[in-house]
Amino acid sequence: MSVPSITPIRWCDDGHLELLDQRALPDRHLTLDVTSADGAAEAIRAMVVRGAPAIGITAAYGVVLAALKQRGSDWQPGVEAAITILAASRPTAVNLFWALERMHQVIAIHRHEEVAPVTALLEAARTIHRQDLDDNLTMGELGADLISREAPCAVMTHCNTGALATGGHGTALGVIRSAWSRGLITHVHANETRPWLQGARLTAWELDQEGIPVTLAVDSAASLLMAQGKVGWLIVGADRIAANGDVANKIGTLALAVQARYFGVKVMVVAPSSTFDLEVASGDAIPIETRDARELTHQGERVVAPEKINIYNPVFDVTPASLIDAIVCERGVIEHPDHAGVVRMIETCRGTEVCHNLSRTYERKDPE
Ligand SMILES: CSC[C@H]1O[C@H](OP(=O)(O)O)[C@H](O)[C@@H]1O
Repeated sequence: MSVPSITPIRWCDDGHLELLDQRALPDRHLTLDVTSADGAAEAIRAMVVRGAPAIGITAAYGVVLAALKQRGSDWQPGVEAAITILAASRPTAVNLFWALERMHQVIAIHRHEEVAPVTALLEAARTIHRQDLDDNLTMGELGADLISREAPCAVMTHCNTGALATGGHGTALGVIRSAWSRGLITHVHANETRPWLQGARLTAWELDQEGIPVTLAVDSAASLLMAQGKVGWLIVGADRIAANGDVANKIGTLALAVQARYFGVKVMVVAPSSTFDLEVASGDAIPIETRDARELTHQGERVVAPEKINIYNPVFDVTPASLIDAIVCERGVIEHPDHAGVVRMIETCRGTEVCHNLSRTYERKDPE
């Protein structure tokens, strides 16, 4: 499986982070050099980089940037402060808190050292980055195996879950890439994914770059495509999966899952184990980010709605486990997910490593 050359996150040998500015895609290919944890947090907040795994990877490198700036033996408060700043950058994707906890574990191991453990922190960040790509390639095959159970079909995806949202290959889009390479899918229907247009600007761009047949449609056309029998699978990513299998994902996923159930379309969620949060019993407790009203009142500089009206702009919603046919993670597939299936899978994924409360340490207690 060839991995496309899209690299949204690159650690540079001179000690800075280079981010592909996803706000400029598809027509402009701009990069942003980040040299501080504050800069990394702002890049996440402003969606220069976005996508649950990519946010965690960026935050991990942000901790390295903080460590590089520490001088002398009293380095730990400065690095811990950076972790707190990074944890406040976005509230829903639990991968952010999972990655920060992994970095904190490195700090704890080296806490008695005279200087900040830059080398160890950089290795930890690089491992998180590399492991995400490896996991995506594994999930790509596991998800494609599910699709292979029946004749090749067209699939639908929402938002962007590709190389731009991860360490490479992608989660849901990684399954689509793998299934396409095995001749298991015939076409991809990409929803534009308002208001930030991740589907139009990012997913359509990724698939077009690789010659995978894609049709872009407005979000509200999804049910018509399903009604016409043009979709075999709805394949989406996740930002946080609760202990009972409820899935927080880009706004619109819940409606798509309801429609899919009505029209007999199967629903697959694809996410690494770092997306699971066993400390959250159900989707009700997942913090849902709301973003700037300007995302609805403006398109670029053009005003497209009265600027003073009330705006509701939640950018995630929660799909109940009962509407999901399969959750694919790097160690296996949870079919017809429920609490027992999730816990069994995550215990397997994480072995003895006590990770369940990973997201709790740094998660902002007052979600938006
Ligand atoms: C594999 S990315 C998971 C998830 O992240 C996206 O959200 P955003 O673009 O706001 O960061 C979207 O919900 C994807 O499904």
